[in-house]
Amino acid sequence: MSKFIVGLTGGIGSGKTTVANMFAELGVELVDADIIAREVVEVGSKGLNEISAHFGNTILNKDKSLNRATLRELIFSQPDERQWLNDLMHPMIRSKILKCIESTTSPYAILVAPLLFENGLDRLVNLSLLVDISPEQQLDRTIDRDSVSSEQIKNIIDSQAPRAERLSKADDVIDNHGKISALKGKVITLHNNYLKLANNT
Ligand SMILES: CC(C)(COP(=O)(O)OP(=O)(O)OC[C@H]1O[C@@H](n2cnc3c(N)ncnc32)[C@H](O)[C@@H]1O)[C@@H](O)C(=O)NCCC(=O)NCCS
Ligand SMILES: Nc1ncnc2c1ncn2[C@@H]1O[C@H](COP(=O)(O)OP(=O)(O)OP(=O)(O)O)[C@@H](O)[C@H]1O
Repeated sequence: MSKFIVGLTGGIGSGKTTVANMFAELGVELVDADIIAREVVEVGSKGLNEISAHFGNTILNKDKSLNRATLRELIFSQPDERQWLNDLMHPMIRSKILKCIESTTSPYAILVAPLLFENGLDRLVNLSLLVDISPEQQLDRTIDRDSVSSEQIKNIIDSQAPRAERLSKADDVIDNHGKISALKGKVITLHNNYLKLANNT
């Protein structure tokens, strides 16, 4: 049986995880690209070995795990290094995503991926759902959540697809400018629609 997959995307801090968890409460299985991106660089993995060979052992913590804060600083201030990391990680992430999708059993599943369009992961899904907020709100909400400088978050925002491009590519859009409580009704409406679409494929 072919799977019906919705790709959930949005820029950093837009509310993907918040929205994805609401779908999960309705019984929808999630495949999360950020989680998979962590798995492919676990201690002892081919991914982490290549990263430490490229950047040197200063990229590792004392326990030999990846120092994510150091790597984040490096790749979001140096586009060439980001490209190198993307070229290494994205094929591994993609193949693991495919395996995870295959193992889902809910009527439809959601692939949560910040770089859905940038990485061509939209080709793996039946339709895309964008969580949309302004860049100013992305900055405010991410600063509130993480202990990261506004300059670093601006660099991350600039390294992702521009808002207008995401809006032009997405099939469905959830506006997340309002309160979190306003999201639930929108999620239920979309869920009922996705169930119908999944049943008809
Ligand atoms: C650089 C890393 C180690 C920083 O780790 P950290 O724990 O600080 O951040 P985390 O992984 O939670 O990512 C936070 C957000 O940053 C953005 N982001 C991550 N990687 C990238 C990237 N290569 N390009 C643009 N934005 C990115 C996303 O919005 C993501 O949700 C990490 O982001 C990473 O391994 N990135 C490369 C993997 C990747 O491309 N992931 C996206 C999969 S679609
Ligand atoms: N409507 C809202 N009002 C206020 N805060 C919100 C709203 N939606 C989400 N948030 C908060 O904003 C932050 C970012 O949301 P979330 O973690 O869901 O975004 P994300 O898109 O998954 O981020 P990332 O790309 O970094 O993984 C979180 O702290 C979340 O609780």
